[in-house]
Amino acid sequence: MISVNEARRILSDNCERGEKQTISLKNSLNLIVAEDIFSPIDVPSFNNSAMDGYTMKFDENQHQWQVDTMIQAGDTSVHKIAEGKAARIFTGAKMPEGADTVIPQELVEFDSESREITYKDEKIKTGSNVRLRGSQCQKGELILIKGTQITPGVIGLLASVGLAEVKVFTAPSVTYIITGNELKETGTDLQEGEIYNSNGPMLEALLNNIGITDVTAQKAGDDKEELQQAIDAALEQQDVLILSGGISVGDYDFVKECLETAGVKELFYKIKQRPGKPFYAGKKAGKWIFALPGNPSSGLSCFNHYVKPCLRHIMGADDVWQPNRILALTNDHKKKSGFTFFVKAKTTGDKVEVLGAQQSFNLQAFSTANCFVELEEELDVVKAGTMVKVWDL
Ligand SMILES: Nc1nc2c(c(=O)[nH]1)N[C@H]1C(S)=C(S)[C@@H](COP(=O)(O)OP(=O)(O)OC[C@H]3O[C@@H](n4cnc5c(N)ncnc54)[C@H](O)[C@@H]3O)O[C@H]1N2
Ligand code: MOO
Repeated sequence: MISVNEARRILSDNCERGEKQTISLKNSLNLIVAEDIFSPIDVPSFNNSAMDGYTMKFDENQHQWQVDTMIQAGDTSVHKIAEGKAARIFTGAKMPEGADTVIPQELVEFDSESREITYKDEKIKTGSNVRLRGSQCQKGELILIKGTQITPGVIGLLASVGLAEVKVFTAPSVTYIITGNELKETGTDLQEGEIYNSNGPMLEALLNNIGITDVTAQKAGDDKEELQQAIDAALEQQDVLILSGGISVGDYDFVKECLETAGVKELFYKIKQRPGKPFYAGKKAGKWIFALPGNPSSGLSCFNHYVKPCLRHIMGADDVWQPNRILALTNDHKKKSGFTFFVKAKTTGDKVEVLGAQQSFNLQAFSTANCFVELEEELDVVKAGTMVKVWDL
């Protein structure tokens, strides 16, 4: 059995960056940008109004203007404004030539007969409420650096400069195989002795969450031949294979044996940790194979602490083996020394609280948990106030 840190070292030593590809923006969420991105245009690409109101060449000694034009957003024609006159203008509409300022409509009085506006306030200065060409970014300017994770905001930014595609590190394709005769899908009735397959939907969500959407789900009963076929087929087709269950020592735990038969090279099996001791990692011809323990909390913990960092490194992320934060514990926690514990926890301000219901079959704590806390191997009682590693979920 190896330590948590040895497991991390072995995985990181065997992890290489994946390929790059250009994909459409709408499929890029959560992926990592593989090259610096420069804006192909000025944004905004024309001076425009930041308010619904009136525009003119502003003179602080003038208080009345006659309105002789109207300019709507999207109007591409060239409007010119005469000295001393104003135009009705709307948010996002192109500024007319000769105008430099917009007065919001709520600050003026409009006389519909004379079509004159009167403004007597002193808030407005020349240039107020005008969004200048290039004030977000200029053509050729660096707008996003390589290594940035694509958030909805990043997608907005790239779309705003007109990009429909982006070069990212390719997300691997994944097959996961859920093993166990006792498993039924949600929406069906259970007989005593059966349980719902919670690991499948959870794994799918864990993968989607890191930008992996090419995911194939398989199921295999506790039957060696059926499992072997599923493993062999997955290794033919996908980049990564994840198994759930069947990796412990029971008579029907065939995962390890079937992986050996499939020619997978074991990197390690079993880590000095709770939960998730019987976690397995291996490789075959550049493909990754991870076998998660069947207990749902154990599987989630192993995914979070080993599978996710590996996949994220392949997909271009840096510092994947570093905890998200180091925070003080709010409560004492007893543990067994000789094992690293990953406990379900919740951050509150700059502290972190270990939650109840830590058993590995029990998922209830995830209704409030937002992280795991890592409690080091050598510790037994961990006192409130101890600084601990926090791994976000
Ligand atoms: N004699 C020993 N028995 C066990 C040991 C041990 O060291 N000696 N380790 C225990 C630990 S720790 C774990 S974790 C489990 C891991 O077992 P497996 O990976 O072989 O998983 P299974 O036996 O198939 O299932 C374990 C548990 O999880 C439930 N399960 C499985 N798949 C799902 C799923 N998709 N959704 C929801 N729940 C699932 C399954 O019904 C079992 O209750 O081994 C211990 N035993
Ligand atoms: O380690 Mo198992 O994952 O304790 O239930």
